[in-house]
Amino acid sequence: MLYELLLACLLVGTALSLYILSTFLLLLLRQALSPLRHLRGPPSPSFFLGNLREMHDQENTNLVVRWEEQYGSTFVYRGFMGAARLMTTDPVAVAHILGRGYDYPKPDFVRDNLANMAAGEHGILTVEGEDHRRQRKILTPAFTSAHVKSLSSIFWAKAVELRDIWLEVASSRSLAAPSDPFHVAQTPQVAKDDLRTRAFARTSSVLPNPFSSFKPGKATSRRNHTAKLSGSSMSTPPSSPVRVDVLAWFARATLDVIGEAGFGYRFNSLAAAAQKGDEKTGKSENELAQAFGVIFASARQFRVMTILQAWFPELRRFRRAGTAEREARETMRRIGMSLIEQRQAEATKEQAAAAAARPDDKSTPAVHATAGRDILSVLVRSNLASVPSQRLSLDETLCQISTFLSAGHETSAAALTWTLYALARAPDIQARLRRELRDVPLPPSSPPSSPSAPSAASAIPEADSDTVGAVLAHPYLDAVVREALRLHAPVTSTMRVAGRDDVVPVARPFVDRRGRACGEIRVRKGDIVTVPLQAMNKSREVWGEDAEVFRPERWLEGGGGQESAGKPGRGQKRAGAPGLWGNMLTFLNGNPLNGNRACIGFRFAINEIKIFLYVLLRDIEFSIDPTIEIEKKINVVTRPAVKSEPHMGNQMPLNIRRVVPEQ
Ligand code: HEM
Repeated sequence: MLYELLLACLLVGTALSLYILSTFLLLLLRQALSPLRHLRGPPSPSFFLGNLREMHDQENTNLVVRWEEQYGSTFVYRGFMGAARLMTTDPVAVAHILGRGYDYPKPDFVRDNLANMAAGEHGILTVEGEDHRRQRKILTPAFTSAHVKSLSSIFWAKAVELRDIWLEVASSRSLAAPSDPFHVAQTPQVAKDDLRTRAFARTSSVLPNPFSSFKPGKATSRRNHTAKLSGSSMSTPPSSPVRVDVLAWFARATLDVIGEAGFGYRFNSLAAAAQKGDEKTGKSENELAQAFGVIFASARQFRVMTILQAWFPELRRFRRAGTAEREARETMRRIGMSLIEQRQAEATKEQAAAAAARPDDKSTPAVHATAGRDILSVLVRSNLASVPSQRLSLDETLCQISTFLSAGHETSAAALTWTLYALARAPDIQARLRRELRDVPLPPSSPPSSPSAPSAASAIPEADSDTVGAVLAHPYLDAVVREALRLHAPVTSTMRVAGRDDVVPVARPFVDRRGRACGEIRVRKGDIVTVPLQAMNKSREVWGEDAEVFRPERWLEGGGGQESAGKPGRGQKRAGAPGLWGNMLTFLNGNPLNGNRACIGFRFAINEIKIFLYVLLRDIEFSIDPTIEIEKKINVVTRPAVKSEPHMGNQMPLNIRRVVPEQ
């Protein structure tokens, strides 16, 4: 018996060693055969991790620009076990790679990672080839300009809710009082709770605690800072600025938005956070939000096994979900299924009603009908209207819900946060934008915006598309949003793998290790390619010497106005910069004929950001303590952290103060 056991162990051990050895040998072989071995690149500081550690901190060290200066726009860096990965900032090469999405799919380990991070195995973010083409076609009607505009009232209502919470916080006179909902008193029990909420803020990126960085002492000690703000044409009441973690609040606001606009589901996470006491334990969080928090947190935990699984796919068979994770997935499935069933019932009813109204008309009903406007409703209708062989399966539809959440929630929260950060650091620009936004006429039926009465929201009736239209088309707002998204892309880089041997054209010849000038990049099937989206957005060749400067005016220099925004402005050399929106890569780029992997939700995100900025900036002034150094931390999405407060996790402490217009 013992002998058999030992023999079995020996066999398993030998099989495992052979598997690991063969994978490693294959890697060495692939390295030896890949044409990338001829390219220049930085030295690798670690055998196992290559340059990955440096890459992780690239946003704070200007790494890609430094590498570019040293090795040209096309070079290699090292990944796990020293594997050479291509990095190029060459616009022609990038256009070639991104324009052939199905020839350059996402690497297997990236897809596995995305699937684990709640996007699911069958969601549009994860699938490739024909499945992707089919899914993209069915999802497209839900993301058209007209449909996204019809969701504006949801963005608007959430922006007003957040504005009112912040106005309340800003006008609070008793922040240090123990009874105040925003105060965390340091009794032993509360201190324990505080630790718990802070840990929650660090680990659960879906629902960070907006109060986690709130420090009454610090807020009051910084009272004088906002007085230094220059350039504001608004006279401010004598209230003190109050420090809030805008990232955490935006995470909640955008979660509420994507829940309602994405699949008609109310997370109510803003309201939950604003309620006294509940924020300490997180118990008031909605169960779906909690479930996502569990999945996100566990997917983002650093585990050696996760790295091994990326390398040795066979090990993924031994992946075991803990009880909390299993329960979370069951909750997601149960709620998701019920949302889909509701939508399907509505859509079938609509179809029947349409058929009854037009008994002779056998054609399928139009995608846009009267019922639910949320993306899931449109998707379900679009699915029903497709030929059966092209339809999404139930599992595929279910995965889209988690995809919307993982792709459309934290990206938008980060984008809004970085925009406010840029504006807080540029008070003149903020003041001009506020002035101009206050001049956007409100419809006669709207109550006047009254800063002294936060609840008097400057709400617009849903039907008032004029105001929404004016906000979305506002030239300076558009320029500010473009500039913020250019300099602070929430997704720093993306990765692809060559699906076949290829010759990639370049605009800028480069020199290889042997000193030869190369006018093209040769790649072999299986070679990994990294496209540094953020670095390309800041390219001096494209944007000029002030590429690193936040200067929204650059978008108006082509003559001003919406029609010129996004087109080359005077003095700008933007030709050749590939990008879906505004010649930048923030939302990627794609080609409908061969894999359009560009962000399908870009209009959703832009409208959401503009409406939030409009509502918030009219009544609130944002500033930042100049002694605070903000760093960028990359964990799929690029989020801020305070350099001197690493224990606080991701946060963006800004000071807020209510503003009133000059009389
Ligand atoms: C400022 C906010 C956003 C940014 C910066 C952003 C950026 C991106 C980027 C860079 C990609 C390509 C990823 C890759 O292939 O490597 C992407 C894909 C995607 N985004 Fe967004 N996104 C944002 C908001 C949204 C929103 C609000 C939604 C949905 C409501 C959304 C849905 C998606 C989906 C479904 C994909 C996958 C598209 C495909 O593969 O066909 N995104 N996004």
